[in-house]
Amino acid sequence: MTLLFQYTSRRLASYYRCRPIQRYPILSMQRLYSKSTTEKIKAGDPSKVIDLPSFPAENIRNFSIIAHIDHGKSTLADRLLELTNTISQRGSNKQVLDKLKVERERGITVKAQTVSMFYNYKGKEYLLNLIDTPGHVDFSYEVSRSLAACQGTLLLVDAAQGIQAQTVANFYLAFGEGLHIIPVLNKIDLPGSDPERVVKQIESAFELDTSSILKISAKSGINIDTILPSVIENIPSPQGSIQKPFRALLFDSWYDKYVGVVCMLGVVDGVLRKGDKVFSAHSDTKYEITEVGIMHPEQVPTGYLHAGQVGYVVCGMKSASEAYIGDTFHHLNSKVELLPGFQPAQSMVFAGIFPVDTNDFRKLDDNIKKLTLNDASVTVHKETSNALGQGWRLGFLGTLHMDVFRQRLENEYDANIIVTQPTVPYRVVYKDKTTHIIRNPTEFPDSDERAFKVLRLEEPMVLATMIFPEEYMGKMIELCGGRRGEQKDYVYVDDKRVMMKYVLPLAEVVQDFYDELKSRSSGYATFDYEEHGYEESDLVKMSVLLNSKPVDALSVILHRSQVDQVGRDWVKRLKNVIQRQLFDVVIQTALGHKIVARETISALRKNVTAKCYGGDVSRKMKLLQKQKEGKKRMKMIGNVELPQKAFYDFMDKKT
Ligand SMILES: Nc1nc2c(ncn2[C@@H]2O[C@H](COP(=O)(O)OP(=O)(O)OP(=O)(O)O)[C@@H](O)[C@H]2O)c(=O)[nH]1
Repeated sequence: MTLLFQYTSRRLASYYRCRPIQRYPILSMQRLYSKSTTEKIKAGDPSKVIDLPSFPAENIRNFSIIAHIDHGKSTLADRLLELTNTISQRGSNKQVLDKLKVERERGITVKAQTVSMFYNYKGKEYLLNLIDTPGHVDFSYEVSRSLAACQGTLLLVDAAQGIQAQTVANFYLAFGEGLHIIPVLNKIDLPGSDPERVVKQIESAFELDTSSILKISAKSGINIDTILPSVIENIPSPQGSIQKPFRALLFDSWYDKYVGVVCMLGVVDGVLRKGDKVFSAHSDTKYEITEVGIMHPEQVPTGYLHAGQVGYVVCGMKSASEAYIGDTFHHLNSKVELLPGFQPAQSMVFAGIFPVDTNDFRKLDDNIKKLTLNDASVTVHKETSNALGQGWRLGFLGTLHMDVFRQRLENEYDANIIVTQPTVPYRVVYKDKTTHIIRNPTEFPDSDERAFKVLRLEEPMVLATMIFPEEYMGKMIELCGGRRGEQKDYVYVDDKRVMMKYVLPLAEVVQDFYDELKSRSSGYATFDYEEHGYEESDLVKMSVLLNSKPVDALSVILHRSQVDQVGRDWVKRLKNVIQRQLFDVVIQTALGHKIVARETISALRKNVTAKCYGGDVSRKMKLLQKQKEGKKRMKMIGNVELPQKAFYDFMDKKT
């Protein structure tokens, strides 16, 4: 079994293509924003003046694009922005809505983005709000909350690859929201595309009417002009009434260092104006709207938003945690029915983060605070480890989310960090029927006193969907069986490909499951999962001991069947990263008092000044000073010196 920190940057670099960072014409529009609204819009495009009141609800469409990773959502968004003159038509725009550096580097969408476009169809001016959504399973929370602000969606499918695991997952999210779904085949320009085969797949998997299916190439622009007419003809306009008291759904937010939190609202009823006092139903807090506008594609103040519109507000919120996703905003003293809202996002993976150099603690603390200001789905708790000093235990939506956070810390804040092995939220059910979620192996109830009170231990399960060519069936069954999976279902998507469903422990999925799936299927299998509750499991905590002293940062919760293999592997790898010392160092892995595996590093007597014979005192002093400096970066586990670097190498699998 592969060990610590499986989802490394190296792995993801091959998983997603890397795209160069580019400059985009829209970025220069920001410079225009010191003028009045109309002037700004005019300066962006002299032929266009936005007059928002002329957009009654029937001339508004709120829609999104959903698809499997890489099927072309962001590229299609670029073409639609060009077609509507929202950005200049240079044809060189690439994934304009992927604004984060990490999104551009990895070529993935992490954060959903909203953009308003204006489009003339059959002599009428329409306001079209497009929400670009991320494709990866970790960010499906972003997808579902974005869908709540839409009435319809374009289901984009790569005409060469056909439907994939996330096509299925996203279809059901949209279907569950009751949205109108327009199927669109993309990449018809590719020589390997087979639109007829993919149309049949869509019919049989989703029972969608494909008689007027759109066939496009987002990259080369083929049939792009068929998209917006279809959106207008088929997707219903928002139903709210401008006459009713104001209420709006808060469905996204981000942090801006100049104005604080910016919230995205979908206005359901009434009108919201700059200067209005609004009330958050979730926190019972009053806010004054200091700015309101639309994303076009950057923030353009409009002074108001009315029923059916989607736009941003600035209202003096200081932290992203104040902006509760799913909250209903309404006017003070007005009684409104609250909007359904969403379940809060749950952390699926926890990991400890520690500075490589302990002197960096304060700086890192500051940087983590800044990053979480913008991402309220990361949970943060301080923790102290005997081996790694002060750090944090962070909760993420998944391992990709964790790796994106790590990469942003490294890229944007130049942080040098150690990330411990990810752990999933295990559950302890006590005999008195109380429960406790374990986020850190140190909380495992293995002391005699606590173990006595435990009724059972449970682990989180997921329902995984995999789609692959039928010749890989045997290898996929072998992979899932080896990961303690239980097959639930399999069907043929067409005459060549199979969709298989398995219930698997989440802990097995956050290990190197995805790598294995790709390598055993020559890259053809795709994978998605959803939560599937908790199941009783034979869990144990494996500790690592150095000369009989436990190293807390290295303890790990495992299924009993994994212990022997992991235990043996760890002692071997640790032997490679720990330097020889002046005495024997015994490395052991253990379950309670029972030793699983053992390695010994034999003693070395090191005299750093041995070569400085004669009277060269200053050289001797320099060497001793250098050794003293080195010791500062050491941690003592009992009598064993352990440099942070050894942890870094071990966690990053450099051994
Ligand atoms: N040949 C061809 N390539 C396309 C087409 N549309 C998109 N691509 C390419 O497919 C790749 C993925 O496109 P994206 O627009 O980033 O896909 P996405 O669905 O937004 O990806 P995520 O944000 O990661 O979910 C890029 O290299 C695009 O240039 C198309 O119509 N034809």
